[in-house]
Amino acid sequence: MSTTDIQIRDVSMTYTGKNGEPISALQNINLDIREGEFISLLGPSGCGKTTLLRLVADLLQPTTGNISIRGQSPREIRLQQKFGIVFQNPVLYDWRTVRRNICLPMEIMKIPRKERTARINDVLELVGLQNFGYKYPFELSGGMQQRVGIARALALKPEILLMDEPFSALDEFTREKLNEDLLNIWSKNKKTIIFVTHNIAESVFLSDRVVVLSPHPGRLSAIVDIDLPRPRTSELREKPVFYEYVAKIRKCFEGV
Ligand SMILES: Nc1ncnc2c1ncn2[C@@H]1O[C@H](COP(=O)(O)OP(=O)(O)OP(=O)(O)O)[C@@H](O)[C@H]1O
Repeated sequence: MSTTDIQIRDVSMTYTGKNGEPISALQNINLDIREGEFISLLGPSGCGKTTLLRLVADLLQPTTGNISIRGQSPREIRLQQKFGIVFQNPVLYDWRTVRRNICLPMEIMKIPRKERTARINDVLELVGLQNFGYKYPFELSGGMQQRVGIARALALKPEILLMDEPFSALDEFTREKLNEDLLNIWSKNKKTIIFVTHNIAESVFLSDRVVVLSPHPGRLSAIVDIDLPRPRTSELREKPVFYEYVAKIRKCFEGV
């Protein structure tokens, strides 16, 4: 039985709108995430997925409630640099090569040069870009740029990977390929991953559990265990059991 990694207790988040009006983004979220688990936050636009991810990452503070990560606060975990964060848009510096883009956060963290070089080589291989280290971002496809974003996050050896719709700007083929690649990477180091998506099939394919959020305000409406064998490959997408999970989760949104 694996231990609880992230404990979210009675978390609510209310933003203040332009005219001072309260905007309730999340209400009473309770969730335990296990160490090494791959969990997806799924829901329609505006249901608070990004807000929840940002609360875990200590980029926002909850209005009420508490988040505890391995017995520590999100701030303590952030200050220990245990988070790796991958956004929808990887934001690469055009004037830096792939290698130097991956290197930048490590330079900021003052990781010694030799160690940086070793880590860059490792992560480039992990994401399948070993031959592209000396290219510039404009020479890469969107999928390759997203791989660089993932490599950059992994180079910091995070214990918890937070991914906010990392593949949503990509075409279906590239997204499916990167889904498989991500599972491969995860299977090698089994870090806890929280993955935000509004794509049901993607959440089923990747996750151990799918957390379904309903909007206005965001509430936890279901948690679905995805009891499908691993390793998962693209053939899984053709199987009836896969469609059954997709249908089951789609049902959670009926009437929402
Ligand atoms: N800084 C902010 N100020 C005011 N309201 C905000 C702010 N950020 C988010 N919101 C509101 O909070 C709610 C949840 O937003 P959030 O971005 O977390 O949703 P989401 O599920 O990630 O949406 P999407 O899938 O479109 O990214 C929305 O109603 C949004 O308008």
